[in-house]
Amino acid sequence: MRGDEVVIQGEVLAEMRVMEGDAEVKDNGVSDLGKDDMVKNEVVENNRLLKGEEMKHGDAEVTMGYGVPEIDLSRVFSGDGENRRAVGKAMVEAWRTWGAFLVVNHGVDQSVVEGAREQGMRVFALPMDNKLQAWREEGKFAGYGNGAGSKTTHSADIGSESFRVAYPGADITNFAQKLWPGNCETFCEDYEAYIAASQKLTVQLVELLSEGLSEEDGSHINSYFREPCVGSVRLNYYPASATIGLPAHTDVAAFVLLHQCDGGEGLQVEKNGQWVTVQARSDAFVVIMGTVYQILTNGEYKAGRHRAIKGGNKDRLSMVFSLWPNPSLPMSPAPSFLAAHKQRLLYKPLTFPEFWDAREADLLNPLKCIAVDAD
Ligand SMILES: O=C(O)CCC(=O)C(=O)O
Ligand SMILES: [Fe+2]
Repeated sequence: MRGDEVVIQGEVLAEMRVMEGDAEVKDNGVSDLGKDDMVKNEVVENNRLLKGEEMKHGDAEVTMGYGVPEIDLSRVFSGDGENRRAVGKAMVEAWRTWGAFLVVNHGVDQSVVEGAREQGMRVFALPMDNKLQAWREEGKFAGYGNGAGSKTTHSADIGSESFRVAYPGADITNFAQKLWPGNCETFCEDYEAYIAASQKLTVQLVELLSEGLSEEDGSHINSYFREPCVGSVRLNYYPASATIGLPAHTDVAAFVLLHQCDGGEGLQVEKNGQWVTVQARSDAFVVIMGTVYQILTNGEYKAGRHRAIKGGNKDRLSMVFSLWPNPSLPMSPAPSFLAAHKQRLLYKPLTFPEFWDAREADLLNPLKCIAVDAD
């Protein structure tokens, strides 16, 4: 399986792998991993058993209705410190056990999400000639390209498409002008509103995660994400005709906020050697923890491994908002974290751009590229 599967950040992927057939989704929402991916001797968790049940994570109740733990943020906005800490601890526990969770009552206006989705669909509905005007050039980060985000030209073999821009910056206007020359205001307005709302939520999630850790570890991690936060927005479009999704990967980001609309699910998260389908829910975001947080906790808390399978007979759009750390700070865990866990440093303390370049050596295993004993 490894040979033809080369991964991403949600960004870089050299080659796509045909997912159909590989992803036999059982009716309990759990599918078998490929043979090489199988984690031996691990407990297989049956997602159906968890459905609708309440699990206790510290003091916060966590529902398991949609595949991964669901965390209700409404209590956070009440201003009560104890509530915040309970939610933060629930998030850290979901990160530790799943690497991903849903957030609901997150404060992002539904009309802002719907606006971004509509604009996203407009991008992919454009004639190919228009989309190619915004082509993502070789070695460049932003623009339109195949789902792989690779250097290869658009190919009939690669059924999914993507469009990505970095924030903050001029990327959005620049690329929107290429897509709709002289007529891109609506797109830019809706996207800027979506980015602003996602940034606000992201800052809150960083703080909550930190509150769920010890004070020293939390404030150490916070120092990487002082505003203004930076990152990217990636739109993935999977036409109903496509037989291809995104292969299993972890995201090279702090974490991502992923939105999939009702009825358009295709996202799966790996849990104990099984693939678990994350049910789509339009009023929720899926938070998927990325490799940066894994580095900042010295591998103690892992990035969520996930993939997208072909999801039914409808076109599917997913919106992925990635958070990156301050690009000038070398990434390493707090010394107190290493001492408390009696650990040696696992990853070289590189800045995010250095990590980005280093991972080119093995896109499938970005963290392997920066392992301290890798030399
Ligand atoms: O489409 C999805 O649900 C997953 C997308 C993803 O994992 C990515 O863009 O990194
Ligand atoms: Fe991803």
